[in-house]
Amino acid sequence: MLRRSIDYSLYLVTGRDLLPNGKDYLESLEESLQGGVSLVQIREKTTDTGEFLKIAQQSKAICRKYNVPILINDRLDIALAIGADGVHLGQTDMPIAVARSMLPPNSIIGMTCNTVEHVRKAVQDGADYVGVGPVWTTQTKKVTSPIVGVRGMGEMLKALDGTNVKAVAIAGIKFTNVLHCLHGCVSTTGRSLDGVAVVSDIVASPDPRLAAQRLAAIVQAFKSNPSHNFSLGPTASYTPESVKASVGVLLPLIRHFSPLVHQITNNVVTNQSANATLALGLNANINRKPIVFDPVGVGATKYRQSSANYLLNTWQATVIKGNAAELGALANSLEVQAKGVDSVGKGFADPASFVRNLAKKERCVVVLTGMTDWVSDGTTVVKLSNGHPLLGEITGSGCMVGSSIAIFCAAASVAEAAKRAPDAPEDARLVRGDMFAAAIAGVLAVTIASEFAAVRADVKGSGTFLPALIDELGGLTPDKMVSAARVEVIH
Ligand SMILES: Nc1ncnc2c1ncn2[C@@H]1O[C@H](COP(=O)(O)OP(=O)(O)O)[C@@H](O)[C@H]1O
Ligand SMILES: Cc1ncsc1CCOP(=O)(O)O
Repeated sequence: MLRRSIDYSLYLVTGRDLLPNGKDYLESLEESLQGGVSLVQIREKTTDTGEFLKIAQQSKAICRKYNVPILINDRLDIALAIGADGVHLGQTDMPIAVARSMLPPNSIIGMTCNTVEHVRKAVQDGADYVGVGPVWTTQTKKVTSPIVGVRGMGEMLKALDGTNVKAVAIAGIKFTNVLHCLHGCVSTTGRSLDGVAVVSDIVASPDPRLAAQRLAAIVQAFKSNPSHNFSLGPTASYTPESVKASVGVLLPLIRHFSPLVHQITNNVVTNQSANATLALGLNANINRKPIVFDPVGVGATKYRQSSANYLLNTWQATVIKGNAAELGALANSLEVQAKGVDSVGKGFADPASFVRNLAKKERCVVVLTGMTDWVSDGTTVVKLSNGHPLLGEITGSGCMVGSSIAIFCAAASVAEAAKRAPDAPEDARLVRGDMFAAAIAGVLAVTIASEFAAVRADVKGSGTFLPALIDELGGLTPDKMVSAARVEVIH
């Protein structure tokens, strides 16, 4: 019997009812194996035993040809009859211990898990792997449990720490979102997925070989070099000097590339705005473009909170930027209070830990604005001490910082794309370029310009400060930014 080192990377769950018109099931299965499917589960929910047995036998012969293990959904009798490599069980199927006692030694047993408790129980019961989800909605199965979402997956993966139990995500995973899935489904302790389980994106394709090939390429790229939170990664040693140098490099790139930034602002709670954000965010993820998310006044109403959560589950933000009240609400922290869209009080007792933890959890760069700005990629924290009190006296200074971050992220990403060879191998970076440095540069542009504006002779107060600020933003140079930047790095 095949076994122990199972490759969970691209786990095909069959679904004969989804085959395109005229496509033969066995032909489709074989092509998907040629494309890189690494594990197969035969799932037949309504087929009679005799027919199920025949299909399982034929499927096994093809899987053996490609040396790929075969599991049977739910039916131990079929698994035993064909000598499958194991079974996949649901929460209401046979208990793992009973299945284990009936199957040959070393059989693989997987369990569907929809909650952290399910995962803990599966580990305790001796599962080899867990199928966690639903990550997204799916047309393939009537799922009765709530959508876990990419952002809920980290807690489930964390429950696997210290065990050898493997994990695959399931539901709604496609070529267009698989990288988002892999990037987002990582626990704060760094545990990532071992693979993805897919039905329709492969089975419903007229070209299952190609469908499997492009999914497998992304999974392999991610597994060989898991993506970091859009920075250069934990091994990059950011220093105040290196951060300032990156800022100096980024400013001319904006002028050189004039990247296009699509901005959706204000009225974030109107349907139109929310739908546009949703659609553009998805396209941005598919095209590896940065997304800057500014959850204005997110704590103010339940609707804003649920909209923000929905958006963050639908696409992966590159940078989340907010004041203390906004980010506190997003992190479900009660430490900071809001007044309308403004933050009140002293802010977080330990802002460095707060931004680091939120960045780790959301798998992106986090910018916490205020008198002092804090930026983290989940590993390094940068404290920025530029700015002027007049920024707090004009409306929209936070929005200006958001726009500035977006333009720097766009420039960094476009510049990286320009450097990339057309035949460069697939990589697993959802956005290319150092988005941590770009977010820092975005904050510094506004806060440094505010310092130059505030001391101008023509500035008498907040009214005259605003146009001066715009002028100073236009007049920024790398030298001005680098010499004025007040940057501390906290590792
Ligand atoms: N009193 C201040 N001193 C220095 N900089 C400030 C001050 N108030 C705000 N800023 C700067 O203005 C920008 C907007 O921050 P903030 O006021 O927190 O945003 P929001 O308008 O979203 O609440 C930040 O980059 C911050 O550094
Ligand atoms: C079998 C199964 N279990 C939970 S969701 C699902 C179907 C996933 O199908 P698809 O990959 O087409 O969304």
